Amino acid sequence: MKKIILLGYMGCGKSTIAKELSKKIEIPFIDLDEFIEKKVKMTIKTIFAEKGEIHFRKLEHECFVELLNFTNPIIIGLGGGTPCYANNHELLKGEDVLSIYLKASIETLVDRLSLNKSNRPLIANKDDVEMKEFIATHLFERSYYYNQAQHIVAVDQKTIEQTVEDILVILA
Ligand SMILES: Nc1ncnc2c1ncn2[C@@H]1O[C@H](COP(=O)(O)OP(=O)(O)O)[C@@H](O)[C@H]1O
Ligand SMILES: O=C(O)C1=C[C@@H](OP(=O)(O)O)[C@@H](O)[C@H](O)C1
Ligand SMILES: [Mg+2]
Repeated sequence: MKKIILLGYMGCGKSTIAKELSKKIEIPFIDLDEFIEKKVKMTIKTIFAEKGEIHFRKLEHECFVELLNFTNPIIIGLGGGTPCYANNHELLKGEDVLSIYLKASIETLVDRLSLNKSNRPLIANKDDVEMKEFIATHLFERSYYYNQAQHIVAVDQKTIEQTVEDILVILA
């Protein structure tokens, strides 16, 4: 069984969808951010604030490789930036993984993130107007990496259940 990897911009639903998919197909889910937090006993917010983003990116890469070396089937929910650093995007193409980009529009991302930004250091201090501009540019820059995924699932206007169903079609 290949490892299932969910990727995409902050707020596209990686953590939420991975949790539901995990219940449905009874394969354990590991959220990369949570794995990092447990390993270093610090929150993502504190790692960024005290150690800086470059340190976080190194940890993120090491932990991603560690998860890929697990021998049991797992669903991995990446962080939004994971594919964009340390050549991690190359790891999305491996034969033993099935990578899925959860593709959301700027509008969907702004709607979801405006309610959930405090624990996301890259956007925590931005108001809605600044956030929209930031996401538009950032998503454009990151799209090259996200598009390295083996599959793309559009998530706009879909319920959690509908997105999970779309993923099940890919897995079938
Ligand atoms: N249809 C939907 N699919 C996924 N998430 C949704 C949906 N509608 C609202 N949300 C909310 O959007 C947020 C997505 O955040 P999260 O799953 O943490 O994304 P990510 O891990 O990609 O940053 C959650 O607060 C979730 O409850
Ligand atoms: O996009 C990014 O660079 C980040 C996304 C976050 O994960 P989510 O996409 O789950 O919010 C987390 O890894 C960190 O705040 C950096
Ligand atoms: Mg997440």
